[in-house]
Amino acid sequence: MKPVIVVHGGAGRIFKEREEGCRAGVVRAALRGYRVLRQGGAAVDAVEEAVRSMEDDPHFNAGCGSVLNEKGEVEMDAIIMDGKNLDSGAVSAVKCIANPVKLARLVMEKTKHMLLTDHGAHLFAQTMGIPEVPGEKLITERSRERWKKNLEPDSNPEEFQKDLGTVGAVAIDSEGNVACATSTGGLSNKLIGRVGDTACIGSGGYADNHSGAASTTGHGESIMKVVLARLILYHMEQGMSPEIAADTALDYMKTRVGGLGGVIVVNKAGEWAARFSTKQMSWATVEDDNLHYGIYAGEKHTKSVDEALASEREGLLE
Ligand SMILES: CC(C)C[C@H](NC(=O)C[C@H](N)C(=O)O)C(=O)O
Repeated sequence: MKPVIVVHGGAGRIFKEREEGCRAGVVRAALRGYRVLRQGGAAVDAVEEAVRSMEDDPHFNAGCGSVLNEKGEVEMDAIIMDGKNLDSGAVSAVKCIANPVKLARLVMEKTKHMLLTDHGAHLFAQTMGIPEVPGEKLITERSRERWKKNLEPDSNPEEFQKDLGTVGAVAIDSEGNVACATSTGGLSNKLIGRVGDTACIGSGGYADNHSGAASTTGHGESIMKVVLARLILYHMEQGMSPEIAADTALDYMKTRVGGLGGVIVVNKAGEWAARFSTKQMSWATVEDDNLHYGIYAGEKHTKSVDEALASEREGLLE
């Protein structure tokens, strides 16, 4: 089986000044994930690696760079799923942790449970020896400015949720195992304790070797209503290609509940898609040692992996 990885860095509007950083961030994440696959690593390791890379990148709404809740704090959701045995792990409303996807992985592997939240997730992180980072370290200038602006009485709620940057990855490894991972700071100025689609199995992501894997981004409440990731897999089980399955599910979400979003998908044959009903979504994929990436509908750049790795080594992706 030829390994493939696809990553996204969030749907919605991406402001011009953030475009380059987003392109570089998704490309770097896809290359890091692909490196794991090329060395014979498992799909679940590759998606974790790719998502961690974007959690550490302040351009994205996950880990460092997460948007703030109504009280000006970071509260993050993350999920990871292994399509081999349908094992998954998730965390919701976690604070003061650099890599929520890593904690989700530990929930999957070290507990009998699938989702830990808030205080309990923290106690578990401590038990696992995950260092606590000061909340301030996850807050960027940009996210604080946004939060403040949104509090102004004449702020436009339409503008609230533009240019965020939830992250996710799907992969198939050389043994034909699929996996997905998704991580987010959620929606800007959300209520304390609000948990979105990302932590919810079937909504923020789903992976099953029998059909494929999907990771989603977009308006979480709409994604949860249609259980978007699982819906895409259902369409693939009925014979649709990843692209048609993604478009059909996104279209349903739009017409049925008025929700917009984006998805990345891989099927059990290694065919993939990156589709969105929003104006933009940053995405990147590596297959056959070729890198593809884009942000706008119809935009698709191609480079060889060796060329892309050389640019990264020279710091051209910074
Ligand atoms: C508003 C949308 C289009 C922006 C998108 N947000 C999410 O994916 C949020 C996540 N699904 C949730 O609801 O918690 C982003 O961050 O790029």
